[in-house]
Amino acid sequence: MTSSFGDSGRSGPLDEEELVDILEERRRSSDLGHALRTFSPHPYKGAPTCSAADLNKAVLESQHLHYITKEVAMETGATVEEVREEASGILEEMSQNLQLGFIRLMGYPLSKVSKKLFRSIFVNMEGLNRLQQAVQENPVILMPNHRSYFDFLVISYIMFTYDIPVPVIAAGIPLAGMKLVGRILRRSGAFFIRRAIGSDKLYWAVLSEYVKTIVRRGFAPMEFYVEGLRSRTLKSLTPKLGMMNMVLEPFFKGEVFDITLVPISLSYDRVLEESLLAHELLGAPKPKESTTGLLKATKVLQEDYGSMFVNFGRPLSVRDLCQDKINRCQYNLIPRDLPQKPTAEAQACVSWLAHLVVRIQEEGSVISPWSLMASLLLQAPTAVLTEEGLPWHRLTEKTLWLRRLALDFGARLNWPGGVPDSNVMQSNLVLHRSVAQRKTGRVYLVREDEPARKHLISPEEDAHRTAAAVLMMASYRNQCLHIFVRPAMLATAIHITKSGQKDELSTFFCFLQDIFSNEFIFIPGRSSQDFEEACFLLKKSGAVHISQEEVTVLDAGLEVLSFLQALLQPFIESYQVVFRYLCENGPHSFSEKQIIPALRDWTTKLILSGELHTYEALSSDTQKNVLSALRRLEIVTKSRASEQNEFGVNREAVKRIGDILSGKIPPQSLHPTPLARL
Ligand SMILES: CCCCCCCCCCCCCCCC(=O)SCCNC(=O)CCNC(=O)[C@H](O)C(C)(C)COP(=O)(O)OP(=O)(O)OC[C@H]1O[C@@H](n2cnc3c(N)ncnc32)[C@H](O)[C@@H]1OP(=O)(O)O
Ligand SMILES: O=C(CO)COP(=O)(O)O
Repeated sequence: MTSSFGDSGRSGPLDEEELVDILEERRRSSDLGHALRTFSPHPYKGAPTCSAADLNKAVLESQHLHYITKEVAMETGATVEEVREEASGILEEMSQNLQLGFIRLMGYPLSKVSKKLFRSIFVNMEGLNRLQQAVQENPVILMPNHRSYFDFLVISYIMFTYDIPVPVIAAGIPLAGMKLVGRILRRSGAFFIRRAIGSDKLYWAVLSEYVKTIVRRGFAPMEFYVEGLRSRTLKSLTPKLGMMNMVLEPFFKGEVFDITLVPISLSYDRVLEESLLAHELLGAPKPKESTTGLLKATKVLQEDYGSMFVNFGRPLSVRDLCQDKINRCQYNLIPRDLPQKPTAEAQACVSWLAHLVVRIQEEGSVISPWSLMASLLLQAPTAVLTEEGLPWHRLTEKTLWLRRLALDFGARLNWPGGVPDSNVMQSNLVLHRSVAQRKTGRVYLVREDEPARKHLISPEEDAHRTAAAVLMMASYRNQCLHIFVRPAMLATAIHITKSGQKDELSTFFCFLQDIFSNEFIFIPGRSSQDFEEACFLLKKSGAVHISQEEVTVLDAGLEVLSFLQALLQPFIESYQVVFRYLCENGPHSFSEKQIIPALRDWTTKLILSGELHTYEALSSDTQKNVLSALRRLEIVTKSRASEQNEFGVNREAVKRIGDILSGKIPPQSLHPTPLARL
């Protein structure tokens, strides 16, 4: 039962893959039969099953925990017994209790819900076969991107359907607090971790021993979301390294021969939480995870969410990848059970691997026609935000042009063949009618329903309604951003520096990469390859001619360059807004809690005064990324004198970065100390 891709043909590489719609079978046969099916996975060789109690016992009795328990007892003045009890309590709160019966219990409603929500759920069979093989050979870590609460449900569902051992999954602790549901999730394989662990030594020790024991024993694949939360922007998030460190340690210490990482890319035509996530970016609090909330959310069942794609990436051998990245002999010098602070080399290796996985997730994701349309609609804000609208024929023409470019750049595009292109676009527009609509041959951005008492809305609220619509649209544009970001940075470098010298462009490219490395995913240490890739793609698209030392813009390439540059523009403008705030209006020191609302108010004022047209600058995600970048560059630093998490700003350095970004001064004139790496 291959997908309609094979039958009807698609534009792009997807037509060469065997994608199976797992819902097709579910629409033909009994869901109860599926839930009760014989489940006969082939587990990791020699790994005996491990009950929750055995696992917890092994953790509590580990040398590592004994050692930390004594240390904590000494540091806090508590008795060892008291600390052990505390550790036992942490384990109780944390531990999973995976039982097949509960997977079956979840399987039945999940079949029903999936069919209601999605037209199809496509899975790449080749990837699944490779995974099936991999789980028999080494401990496997499943690493999906995180876009929706549906992510973890669908992965376990697929594993169950295809006789692959069901994973244990690292889940944020708030899910455990959901009445009844928390317990079911625990029995379906979730183990619960606190969000901000901070400096709680005992907690770190219990968690890391728990994770390492799962990896060492290999009785089930382990799944975790390296991005740490659902991306509110649908753009990949900079990976978190805590869990990654823990899963890799058994390999670094030679406790297992190898570990297999499996990047998984989940792509949604339409994301269930699209509107909520956009509002969160504007400061709305995240709805608390609760069973009542879940029941209320059943209204999503009335909507059409199109199709989703689950791409199981090629299994990565940590042993192969780390061969010349880390010297494991250093671990022989200290007994394995003793806690060791990871060396700089180990940290760099972990970070490199985590970034690599996220890049592979990006490459495996499927791009919808809507993502291309959204990219173009956002580049015509004055039309789509006003009564003018963007003529449909113009959008069609440009989308087809962009389709060629995306395919040239290697996108995995889901563009159905055998159907007129305008029908494909029209059906995408209908799917996203809550974001954009076509009226009298023109396309407009849709703002949420006007409240009944429109006159009572403040101008600020009104601006935020527009911003919510823009951010929703931007999130779909973001789904294809990874395809374009490198050439877009080169196009921006050409535009800002007005130079054709390859070395100058390369310097500016690296500057952009440094500024934006919390915004987009760049694998550490690959700047020059990224620059070369950008050159190659621009050349391939016919936008530039490249010689040994020069990059020459071709007349035929102006459309490509201006599209790419406009793609990056909202980010550049949003960064400049934060820079300006910090230099002109911001306090000398601040906490993140204070600064984000203050920035939002200030940005709203700029929009209302007509000084700023970039609604995307209101996104708290971007604002936080700017602050993280400035922290990384040591331009914003923790204030020593003040409470924890109070930051001070070096305004001069912020101004200098802003000036470089606008082309007023070249990157070379940056202050050498914090920015020497530029
Ligand atoms: C058939 C049907 C089937 C259906 C079946 C259904 C199945 C249904 C299952 C449900 C399943 C749900 C699944 C939900 C999915 C999520 O809930 S996603 C959210 C939860 N998951 C994650 O967050 C994983 C990724 N996160 C991480 O790796 C994070 O690093 C951690 C481990 C959570 C920690 O986060 P954090 O406290 O923010 O810490 P982090 O920023 O990493 O580091 C903070 C500091 O601690 C330091 N540190 C790091 N490691 C250590 C250490 N070992 N010791 C001491 N200090 C350390 C760091 O150096 C850092 O220091 P600074 O640089 O700040 O000075
Ligand atoms: O708790 C999560 C479960 O998916 C992820 O965190 P967020 O809800 O913050 O995205």
